[in-house]
Amino acid sequence: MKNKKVQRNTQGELGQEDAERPRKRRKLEIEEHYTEHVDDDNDPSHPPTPQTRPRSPTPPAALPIFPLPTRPDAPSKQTLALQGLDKALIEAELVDPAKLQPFPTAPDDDGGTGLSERTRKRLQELGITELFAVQTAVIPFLLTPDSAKALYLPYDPPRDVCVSAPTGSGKTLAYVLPIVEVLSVRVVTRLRALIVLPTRDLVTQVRETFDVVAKGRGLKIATATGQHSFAHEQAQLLASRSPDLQGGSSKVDVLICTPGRLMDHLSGTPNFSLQHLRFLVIDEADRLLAQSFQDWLAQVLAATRPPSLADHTPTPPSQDRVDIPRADALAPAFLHLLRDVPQLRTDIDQKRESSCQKLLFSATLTRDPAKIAALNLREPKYFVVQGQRAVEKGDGEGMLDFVMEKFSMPATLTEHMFVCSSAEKPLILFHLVHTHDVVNALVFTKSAESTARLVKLFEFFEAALRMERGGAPVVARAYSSDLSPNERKLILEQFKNQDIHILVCSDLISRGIDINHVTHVVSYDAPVDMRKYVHRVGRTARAGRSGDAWTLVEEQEARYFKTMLKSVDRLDKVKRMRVADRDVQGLKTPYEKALALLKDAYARTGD
Ligand SMILES: Nc1ncnc2c1ncn2[C@@H]1O[C@H](COP(=O)(O)OP(=O)(O)OP(=O)(O)O)[C@@H](O)[C@H]1O
Repeated sequence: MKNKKVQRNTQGELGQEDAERPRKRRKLEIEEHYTEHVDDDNDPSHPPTPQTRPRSPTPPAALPIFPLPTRPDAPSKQTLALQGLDKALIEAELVDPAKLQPFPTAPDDDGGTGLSERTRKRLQELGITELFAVQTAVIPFLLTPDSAKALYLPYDPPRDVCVSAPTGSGKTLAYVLPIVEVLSVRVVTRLRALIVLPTRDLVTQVRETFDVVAKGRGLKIATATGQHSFAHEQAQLLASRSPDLQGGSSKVDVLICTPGRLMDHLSGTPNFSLQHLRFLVIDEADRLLAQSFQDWLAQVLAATRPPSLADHTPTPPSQDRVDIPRADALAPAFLHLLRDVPQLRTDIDQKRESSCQKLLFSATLTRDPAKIAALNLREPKYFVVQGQRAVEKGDGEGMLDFVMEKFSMPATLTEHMFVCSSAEKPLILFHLVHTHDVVNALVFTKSAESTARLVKLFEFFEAALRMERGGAPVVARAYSSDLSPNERKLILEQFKNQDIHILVCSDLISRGIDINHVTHVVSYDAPVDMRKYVHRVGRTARAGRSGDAWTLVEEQEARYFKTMLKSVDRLDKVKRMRVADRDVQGLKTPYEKALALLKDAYARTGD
């Protein structure tokens, strides 16, 4: 072999020229050098030099040749997106939003729904002749086989259920119907269904649904929102305040509440017990899971679970009290707490679990693994009603859309955006209202202050326009958190009866509120995130009706708004529109009058 030595300086470092040569080439040369010395070492006339490595007795003839490293295939977008997610979520059942299931006409045929003839009759009386997509999936899951309808399932506890379905798709009936069906067989009244909602308005609305569906079934339904005094609510909820009731006491079968008031009763109402719960519904789940006050979720979940005997401190027997065990008062999973009864354990004892089934619902259900873990779900089953795009693309892509929070929207919704300056917004709104003859619209603003100002301007404008043209004015009212619950209720009723045509509001009612006839949703101030957008626009196009959503986007917000829509593949669905100056020309005179009056009004109040 040709001697080719690596050039080193006196310190044994590589020379400048070598240092600049490509590293791979240098490595080859060093290997040659090493081989050369090994050869030399075989010559007894050459003593081993310090550079040589210790020799192996039989030097390998040649290094094995390994294939050159290749770049592994990059994981697919889908694999990456699904990494770290809950297995149950990945195995979610995708439901086609177009699926409808008519009720069979024969009285003894439930069409596989698990709904009794009585319930089906009641639904028909209410004008409901078919189940919507979300209901076709969730109701049979909760009600079949017949054994699933038991009030207690301590040895075969039910699986928890998470549902993601678009706004207005009928999620409320998807849980109200099974609850009414299962609870109707009860003999003793116990608190067996707890429905938690984020706002009072939603509590009232869900109560109305329970009242109409459960009519004649003998179920007692109550609400707790803090609208009445605490003592009043306690009197509504408790049958007895006796301190001996290990199984709690309840005057109601179903309680619909906000989390704040629920916490008050858990901590301050004696005998308020969740041990008999068969259903715990968390509606608008992502919003409620984001509320952490008093750690409400952890406390509610703990109250549904039987404590272990080790954690339980029995009440010491008192002299003047005779403890009579009340086996019927304790839920099966809590029987080990029975006072003064010796715990006899046998080998065939089976563990008893809480029969409480958690049901989570939202149009924008969280995919956050940490939030899901906090729910301590039991074998959760996910149902995802995903838009047409997902159904066309197949399960994998549909799942990907769900995981990437590409929320599904009602198919009957039309969306538009108007890019304009801040000063142009009121006139564009008035122009849209008048050219489209809008009489049933919700207008969303960013604050109560902004709402009040816009409503005033609207009133001045309508008055000025009527002076000019005559005719009946369009009536706009504010709906904000400044109003009392009774005022809010009255305004909602007037809006439902179309005595008020336009309700200007903040995001207070963007979630869940179900007003059938809303034909337009206007985001006067653009929503700050996609979840807000989904819930706002979801106040229209409900239950298969058509609806329009208009978003006024200020020029400096346009880029952000478009990026937001693009990130969820929604940009192509939202048509961009412009209102030209000539379009609003005819409204300018009354508008200027209204502006002047508004200025005067605010100058007088000093705002
Ligand atoms: N099977 C059905 N047939 C006819 N109408 C129905 C049916 N199911 C629900 N509806 C009606 O559809 C409307 C929307 O239902 P619901 O309020 O439950 O929607 P949602 O999915 O909870 O929406 P959101 O996410 O906005 O709260 C209600 O007026 C309800 O009465």
